[in-house]
Amino acid sequence: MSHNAAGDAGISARTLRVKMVLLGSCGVGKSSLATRFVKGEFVNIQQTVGCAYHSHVVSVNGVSLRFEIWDTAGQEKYHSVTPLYYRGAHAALVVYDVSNKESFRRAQFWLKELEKQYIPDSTVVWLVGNKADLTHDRQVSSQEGQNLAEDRGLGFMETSALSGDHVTQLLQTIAYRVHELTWDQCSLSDWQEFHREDLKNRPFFSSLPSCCNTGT
Ligand SMILES: Nc1nc2c(ncn2[C@@H]2O[C@H](COP(=O)(O)OP(=O)(O)OP(=O)(O)O)[C@@H](O)[C@H]2O)c(=O)[nH]1
Repeated sequence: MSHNAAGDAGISARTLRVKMVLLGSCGVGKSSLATRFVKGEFVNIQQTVGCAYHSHVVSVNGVSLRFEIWDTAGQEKYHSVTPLYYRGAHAALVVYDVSNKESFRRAQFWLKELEKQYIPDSTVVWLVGNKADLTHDRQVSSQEGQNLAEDRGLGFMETSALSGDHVTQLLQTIAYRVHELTWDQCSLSDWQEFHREDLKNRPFFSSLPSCCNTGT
């Protein structure tokens, strides 16, 4: 499995579109993680208004997965619209800040919300403790994160968008899991090919198994 550093330039003939949503409280580092995924760098980012969109191609076992990343705003005033973004998602990252206990409590709220929508064994849901570099300010232990993820049957990883620690591994792990799930559900011949175009203007396929239902 490898990242395609060239992004769209290296897009292969067969590409699976993967809708991934980032959820979590204000300021936990969702946008910073998204920027790390896509550009491999850490930059100072403005607070998200509504939702931001990014895309990035990752290849797994010779198949390209085009991640369409929806970075939702953590501010309370946008919460009523957030379900619009995670509906039909193939992967969801519920992010909290390890130096902020309240953000960990909010992560549990987001997990409950997600559970109303996702189909077990069809959506890859990951609990992510970001800002792991803030070792002296830690309010949530790795064990607490791990326990919550285990209770809910989810994946778990701690990351630092600042240092880049475990960010690539996180995306690779998600890509691998999505590939594994979709591979189980339909054969490669069912996967729809698509050409480069502005996917933001296209409706997402919403029912699973998604790989059989792109409508492209
Ligand atoms: N120390 C540290 N700071 C981080 C990390 N990730 C993000 N930050 C900082 O945390 C603040 C919030 O980061 P954002 O990426 O904007 O957080 P967000 O979750 O997208 O916030 P909203 O847009 O309000 O939902 C910024 O000042 C970032 O520089 C990290 O891994 N470590």
